[in-house]
Amino acid sequence: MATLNGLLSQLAATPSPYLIAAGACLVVFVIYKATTSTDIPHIKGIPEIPGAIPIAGHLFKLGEDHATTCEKWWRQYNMSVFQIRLGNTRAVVVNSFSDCRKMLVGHQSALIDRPTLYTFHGVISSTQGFTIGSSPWDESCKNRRKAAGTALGRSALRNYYPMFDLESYCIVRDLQRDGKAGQAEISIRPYIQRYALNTTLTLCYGIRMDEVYDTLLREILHVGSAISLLRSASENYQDYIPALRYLPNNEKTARSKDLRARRDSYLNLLLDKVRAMIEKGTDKPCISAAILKDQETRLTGVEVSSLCLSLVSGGFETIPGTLTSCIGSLSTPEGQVWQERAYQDIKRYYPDIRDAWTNSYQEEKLPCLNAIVKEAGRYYTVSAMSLPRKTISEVNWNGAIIPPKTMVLINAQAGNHDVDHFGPNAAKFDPGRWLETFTNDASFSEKPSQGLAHLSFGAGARACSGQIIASRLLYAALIRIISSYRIVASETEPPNTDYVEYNQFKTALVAIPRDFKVKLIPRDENVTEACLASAKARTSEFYKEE
Ligand code: HEM
Repeated sequence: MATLNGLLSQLAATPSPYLIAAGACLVVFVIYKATTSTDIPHIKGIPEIPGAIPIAGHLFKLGEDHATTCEKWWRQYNMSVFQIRLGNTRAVVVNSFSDCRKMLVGHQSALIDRPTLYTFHGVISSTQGFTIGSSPWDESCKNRRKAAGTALGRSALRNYYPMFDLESYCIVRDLQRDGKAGQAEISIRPYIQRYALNTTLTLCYGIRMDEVYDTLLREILHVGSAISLLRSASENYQDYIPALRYLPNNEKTARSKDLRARRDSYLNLLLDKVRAMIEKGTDKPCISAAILKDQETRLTGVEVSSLCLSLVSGGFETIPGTLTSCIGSLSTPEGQVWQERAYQDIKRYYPDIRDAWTNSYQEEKLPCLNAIVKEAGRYYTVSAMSLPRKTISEVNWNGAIIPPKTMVLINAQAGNHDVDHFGPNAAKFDPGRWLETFTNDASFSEKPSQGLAHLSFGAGARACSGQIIASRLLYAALIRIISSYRIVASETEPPNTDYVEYNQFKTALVAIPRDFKVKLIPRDENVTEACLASAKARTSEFYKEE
C-alpha cells in the first residue's frame, strides 16, 4: 500500500509526457474551436473559400472592396455561391446574375429578414430606431414597409409633381448661373445631392433648402455619409470580432456616438420646424405633419421617425451616386453620342422643349432616356453588396441546406456585370443594350421587359421601396439637363468611368463617385431661359418660404 501511494504521489509530481501532450492538444483544440467557431456551423454542400484564419476568418482577405474580391473569387474558384467567415459570422455570398435572382426572388419568403450589427444597430440606431432597410422582419417592419410602399408607390407619384418640377428646375437654374454658358468647369454632384435630399425632406417634413451649400443640408449629407461608412464590414471589425468592442478608447464606438448625437439633433430640429409650422397653420402636406396632427395612422412615434429616416437615408446617396456617375459617362466622347440620341428623342416626342420640361416628371416614355436610366442603374451599382439579408427559414440551395439565421450577401456588382447574362460587353456603359431598333435614322424602341432588369434595387420581398420614385427623379433631371446642355468632360479633371474605380470609398455601403468636372455648353439659351421662366412661375407657389 505504501508503495502504491508513493507511486501515485510520484506520478502526480511528475506527470507523464503522454498526459502533458494530451493536455496541450486539448488546450490547442479548445483555442482553435473558440477562435474558428461561427454563429452558424459550416454549411455542407456550399464550398468555403480557402484561407480563413482564426478569429478574423476571411475578413482581412476580403480587403476594403468586398464586392470586387468576391467577384474575383467567383471566377477564380469557378463557384458563384460560396460561404465565407466574417469573424464569428458565417455568410453565404451569391454572385452570378441568375443565382442572385434565384436567391432573392425564388426564396423571397425565406430571405425576408435582415441581420443586426453591433455598431450600427447597437450604438448608432439606439435613439431613433432602425431604418426599414436595416430592420429585422417583424410586425413593426412590415407596417413601416407598407407605409413606405404607399408613400413611394406609383399611385402616389402624381402628388409629388410640383416637387419634382421645383427641384429639377433648381438644378438647371443653378447650373445656368454657375456654368457660365460653358465657360466654367463645374462639379455636378452637389446640385444632385440637393435634388435628392430636398425630395425626401419635402416628403417627410415639408421642408427644403434652396442653397446648394446650405449648412443644414451639408450637415445632413455629411453625417449620413459618415454613418453609411459605419455600416460596412471592412470598416467595422468589431461587429464580427466581439473582443474588439472592449478595447479601451474604442474609437469606432466614440465616433458612432458622436454621429448619433449629430443626427438626433437635426432630426429633432426638423420635427420642431414641422411643429412650429403646424402651430402657424403653414405646414405642408407631409408624412410627419400627418402623424403629428394625429391623422389616421397605424404607426407609433418611433416608427414615424424610422420611416422618415429610411426615406431620407434611402435616397440621399444612391441618387447622387447613380445620376452623377451617369452624367460622367455621358460627358465622355462615347457618351456624347448617347446625349445626342437622347436629345433627338426629346425633340421627336416634344417638338416644343417646354413640353419636354412639363412632361419630364409626369411620364417616362422616351426610349433613349429610359435606356440611359436603366444602364446607369446597372453599370454603376452604387450599393455593390446590396443590403445584407438573413434567412428566416431553411433555404434548400441545390440540395445544400442553408439554415435559418444565416447571413446572405448579394453581390449586386458582380451580378450586374455578369458576362453570361449581359454579354461580352457587360463591363461597358452601353444604353444600347436596352434598345431594340438601333438604326442610323436614330429612332429607337425599348426591348420588351424581361422581368428583373438589374440588381441595383435588389429584388423580392425586401427590394428597394423607393425604386419607382428613384427612376422618375433620374429621368426628370436628365431630360431637363440634356435638353438644355451638351455635357462635355473636363480635360484636366475628367470622370473615372470604370465600374469599380469610379467609387472613391470602397468601404462605404453606398458608392461616393470620385470628383470630376464638366462643361455645360448651352444648346439654345433662349429656349432654356423660357423653360426656366415657366418652371419658376409654376413652382413659385410651392416654393414660397415660410
Ligand atoms: C438610385 C437610387 C436607389 C438605389 C440604387 C437603391 C438601392 C436599394 C437597395 C439595393 C436596397 C436593398 C434591396 C434588397 O435588399 O433587395 C434598397 C432598400 C431600400 N430603399 Fe432604396 N435605392 C435607391 C433609392 C431609394 C429612394 C429614393 C428611397 C426612398 C425615398 C429608397 C428607400 C429604400 C428603402 C425604404 C429600402 C428598404 C427596403 C426593405 O428593407 O424592406 N431607396 N434600396
